[in-house]
Amino acid sequence: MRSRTFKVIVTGRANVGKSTLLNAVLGRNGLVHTSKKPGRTKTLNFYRVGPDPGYLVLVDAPGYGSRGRPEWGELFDHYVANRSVLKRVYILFNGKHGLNEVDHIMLQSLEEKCQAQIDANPWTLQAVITKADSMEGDVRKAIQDIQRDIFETAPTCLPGIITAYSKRAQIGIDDVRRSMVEACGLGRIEETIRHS
Ligand SMILES: Nc1nc2c(ncn2[C@@H]2O[C@H](COP(=O)(O)OP(=O)(O)OP(=O)(O)O)[C@@H](O)[C@H]2O)c(=O)[nH]1
Ligand SMILES: [Mg+2]
Repeated sequence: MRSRTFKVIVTGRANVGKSTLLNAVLGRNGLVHTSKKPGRTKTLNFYRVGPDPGYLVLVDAPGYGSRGRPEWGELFDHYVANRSVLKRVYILFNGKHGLNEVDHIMLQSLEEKCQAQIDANPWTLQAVITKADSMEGDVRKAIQDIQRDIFETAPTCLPGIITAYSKRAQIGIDDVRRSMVEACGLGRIEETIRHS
């Protein structure tokens, strides 16, 4: 019997699309509350996947940055530093806006935490570029620029998975599911995530 439950955390600026992505990954619209107004998610919320007690827990974090909730940082630091079951942190960036100053600070700080834990509790850092459907102009170049920015700020961060989840387009959701399963070494629960 599997004795451990694995966790992945989704973080990023307020309004970047964290809760929307988790809804999409879980295949359940409305399970995770989303909002047009930044600051909708106010605490860490946990979503268990798989038969009891659950193999994988998806954690939706409050957004950071302007009009987000700065005070959640401490809670998050504690969480990342103390849970041996943490397997991957997803940091989301809005494809239309790219990385701002706070994004750079957060990404750099997560990279440092990730490196500091590499021997004790190894977890990986994965970028996600959201709202690809709302990008305009030379999208390919804009994505390349964001990927370069991510790499230059955090060389060990896995390159951004491109996602969109709106009426207009749904992109990259399966890639995120696969990535979560792979991060935790749980090959057989992919179907569980899809149907939970
Ligand atoms: N066009 C488009 N809109 C999106 C996408 N993902 C999220 N949104 C919209 O962006 C807004 C914010 O989405 P949320 O998922 O609530 O964002 P969040 O990061 O959880 O926000 P906080 O909890 O406030 O930090 C909502 O109006 C979503 O419908 C996307 O891929 N494309
Ligand atoms: Mg949210």
